[in-house]
Amino acid sequence: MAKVLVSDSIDPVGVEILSQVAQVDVKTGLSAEEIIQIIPEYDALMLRSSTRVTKEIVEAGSKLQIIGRAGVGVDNIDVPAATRQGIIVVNSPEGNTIAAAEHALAMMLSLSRHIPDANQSVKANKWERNRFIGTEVYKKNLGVVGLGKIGSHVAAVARSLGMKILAYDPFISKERADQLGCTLVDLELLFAESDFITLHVPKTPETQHLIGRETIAKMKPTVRIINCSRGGIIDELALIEALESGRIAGAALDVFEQEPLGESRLRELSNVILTPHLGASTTEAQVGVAVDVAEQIRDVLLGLPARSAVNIPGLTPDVMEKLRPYLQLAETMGNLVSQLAGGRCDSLNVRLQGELATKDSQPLVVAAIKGLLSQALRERVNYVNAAIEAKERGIRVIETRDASTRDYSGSIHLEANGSMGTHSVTGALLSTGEIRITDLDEFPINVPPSNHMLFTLHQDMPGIIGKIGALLGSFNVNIASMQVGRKIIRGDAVMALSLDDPLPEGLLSEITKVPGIRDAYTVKL
Ligand SMILES: NC(=O)c1ccc[n+]([C@@H]2O[C@H](COP(=O)([O-])OP(=O)(O)OC[C@H]3O[C@@H](n4cnc5c(N)ncnc54)[C@H](O)[C@@H]3O)[C@@H](O)[C@H]2O)c1
Ligand SMILES: O=C(O)[C@H](O)COP(=O)(O)O
Repeated sequence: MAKVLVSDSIDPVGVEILSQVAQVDVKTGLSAEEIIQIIPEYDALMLRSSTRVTKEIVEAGSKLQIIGRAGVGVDNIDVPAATRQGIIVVNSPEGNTIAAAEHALAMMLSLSRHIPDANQSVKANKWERNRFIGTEVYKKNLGVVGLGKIGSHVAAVARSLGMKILAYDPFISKERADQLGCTLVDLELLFAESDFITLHVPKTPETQHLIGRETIAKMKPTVRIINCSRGGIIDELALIEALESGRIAGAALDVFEQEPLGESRLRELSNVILTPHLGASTTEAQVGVAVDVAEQIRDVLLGLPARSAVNIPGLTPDVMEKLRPYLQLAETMGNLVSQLAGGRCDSLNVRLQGELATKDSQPLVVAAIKGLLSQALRERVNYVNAAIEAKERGIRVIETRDASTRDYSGSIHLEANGSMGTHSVTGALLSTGEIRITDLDEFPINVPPSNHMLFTLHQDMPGIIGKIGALLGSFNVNIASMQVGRKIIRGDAVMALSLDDPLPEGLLSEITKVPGIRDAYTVKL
């Protein structure tokens, strides 16, 4: 039975789902060293933001198939290291959107009305009505940095509070911003005009210290900054100085450069609200992310695809549904052409034809590469690492699309150059879903792939088929099916044979000695 390690606390419903297919061990609060010790025995790892999945952990996870982040941000996982190891990384892109947006809004309103301090004061038996004069958000400018899922919901609710939304997001169109009732501005204007600034961007090299000394200098002295995205997007030291000097009016932080927050002057400031990374901490969101991610782990352990893999670009559920039958075709053709070309290939041309000539079909290229590398890497190659492995081996992959080829509704043509020269194959699907090899080295054929195959390039002349049949018979190899393809009578031809048995040692060289045979290849599919 598969084993799953759950290293952060998740809703029990997640454990229930995982238990359908695996032994589940919930062990929270482990150190990196402790995880490295035990991870080799696990097939999957499920976590939230507390566990840091380092390169060392990934490399120690020799059986790991999948790492599931019960939440959005995967910045605590070394995704490139996982990708290199062929480990799928999944998250729950939408499971906690509303929770995080509502937390940011709660922070904004709490800041503007001093709710936490007023609460503490009353609980301390005081009645300080004059100390807690607030500001209204109505008709104020809210600067939203990052107009993605959370940012858009914050903007929508804030608009209904009567706020004007200035948004900055270089990857969002003006039309989308208009639809959301936001004014798309540059960062300079957002910093200069906003009364509240709320951050909803991922942590990337571009967003690291987006709010720092220089940018704070451009803001209004009355501005209040809310960060429920990621620690490190604000330079904490610069923020503390600005809050201490009164350069800005306040800040509300749910995320920190170091978590848990250690020694920090932030704790001493009265114009700051701090929460311990609670953005996603609602009952609804925790059920949502746990179900979302546990289901994906369960599916992957059952050999099914994951719906939100962050390291398999383009393989969304819709695309997957459409391409599913063709993925096996592309992989089989990749495997076939690599064996014909001699394994060590330096280039692979992938031509997607007919209805497959669309942008969405990119995963078929990955499937073809996976097939190409499967002889060398066996189960170590998968949809996650195929492209990287090809690049590292110096294989040049060239993709083309040709919508005009319509002999089948969709077909895949591959050409590979390897130690045995350049060879090409084309494959298509019948309406029944069966795979057909429809072309080999530009010779038309129509054969299903089978476990053991023999291909010959020979001179089209009487007697040659009989000789090959007799030779196979003398070695007790049974022929399941046979087909010949040629372009002109008595020119060159190819023969494709499906065999019930593997070719015994020495037989291939006997075949190549038959007069008229130019070349012969055995293939295992
Ligand atoms: N505090 C929490 O508990 C909590 C909960 C959920 C999500 N988050 C964090 O909130 C953030 C937003 O999550 P989301 O689900 O809305 O993500 P999202 O991907 O839907 O949105 C992110 C937006 O940021 C934009 N963006 C990227 N780089 C940018 C840049 N340099 N400048 C401006 N915009 C940029 C993207 O175009 C995108 O629209 C993430 O960092 C996520 O990890 C925190
Ligand atoms: O990226 C996220 O989903 C949030 O930061 C939530 O983190 P958590 O799952 O540790 O609460």
